[in-house]
Amino acid sequence: METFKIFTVNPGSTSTKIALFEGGKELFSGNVSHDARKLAEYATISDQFAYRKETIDTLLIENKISLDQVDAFVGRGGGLLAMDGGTYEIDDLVLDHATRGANGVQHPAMLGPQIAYEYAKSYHAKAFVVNPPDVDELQDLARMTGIKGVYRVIHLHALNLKETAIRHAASLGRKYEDCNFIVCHIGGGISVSAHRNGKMIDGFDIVGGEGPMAPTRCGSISVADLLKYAQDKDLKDLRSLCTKNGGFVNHTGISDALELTNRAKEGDKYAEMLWNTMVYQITKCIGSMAAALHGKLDGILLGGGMVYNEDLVAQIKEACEWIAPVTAYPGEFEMEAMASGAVRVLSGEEEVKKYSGVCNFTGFDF
Ligand SMILES: Nc1ncnc2c1ncn2[C@@H]1O[C@H](COP(=O)(O)OP(=O)(O)O)[C@@H](O)[C@H]1O
Ligand SMILES: CCCC(=O)OP(=O)(O)O
Repeated sequence: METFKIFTVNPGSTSTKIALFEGGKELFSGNVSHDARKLAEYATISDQFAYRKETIDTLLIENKISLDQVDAFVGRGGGLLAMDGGTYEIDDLVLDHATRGANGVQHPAMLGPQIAYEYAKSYHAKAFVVNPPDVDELQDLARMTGIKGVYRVIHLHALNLKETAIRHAASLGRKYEDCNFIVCHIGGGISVSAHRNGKMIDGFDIVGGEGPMAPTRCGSISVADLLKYAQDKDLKDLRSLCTKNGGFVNHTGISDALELTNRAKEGDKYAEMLWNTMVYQITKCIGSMAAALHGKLDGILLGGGMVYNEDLVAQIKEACEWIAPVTAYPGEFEMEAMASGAVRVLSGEEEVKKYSGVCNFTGFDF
């Protein structure tokens, strides 16, 4: 079997992760932490391109890593219009939409395709995005709202959610397309999603204020309460409650969940209440996804950094294991997921997709 060499780039809010794989094995990985003050010098996320790429180049030189013979460069996507899951070729349209954030969401992941494309040009290799946060496979029933013309769209950790589901299905000796799962990513932002036969048919828009409260996100709130709260507030500040400054940050100023749990352990009742509320809201969201799947599911899968916390897993098991078996996958498979997505198309196992530049859902005809 042919072995492919794949370089993956995952730009996050405070760091850029890179990894080089060959034949499915990780040859090198690195994580460059960025000074928040340095990033704040740039007016837009895309303005950070040259700085972030330079830090990757430096890391590669320091570690004597050559990118010669790389078959494909993969970047975590972002800024793209709603699309089905899969591996997409990075062409001029993907590049343009990722650079300007065509979907109106500014997230560091949008630098992924920009950096991958630049390397691919230099090394005459292929460039891909795999299951970017813009993957939206909602079933029709999940689209309609009680306001005419307002439809639900979602953004969540599609890359890790789908990879976790693919791996768990394999552990059961089955294919993702033949299983139903509820898959959660529990990190700085929290995704809870329902997967039916390989499609993410429902979930919560975690950049739009849906879902559970998270370390950096406010989660779902009554519209009336929000309108009252918003009376003397700036729209931009309100938006950032959905993505950056809500949740633990809003209550305590800290986004690090580990620090919050340490405070709770030391007897801080406010920290304990926030933690328990977050877990309670996650379990309620899991319950609603169980109903979306009519209770027919093969497992509840938990990923993300907070899943290292055994109490969190125990609390979710206690509340939800009556629905289906709960399996914890602490951390994430994002780098591996990007490499696997590229290998699937390079080996011909899966067809590479072309980004249409048009939302995969544009409304109903009635
Ligand atoms: N043992 C732990 N208990 C509670 N939180 C933890 C633990 N280990 C890591 N975390 C938290 O996980 C979060 C990071 O999760 P991660 O999935 O890496 O985030 P992101 O999705 O934002 O990249 C941080 O808030 C960190 O404090
Ligand atoms: C845009 C959805 C992905 C996301 O929110 O990632 P982070 O939690 O890592 O910011």
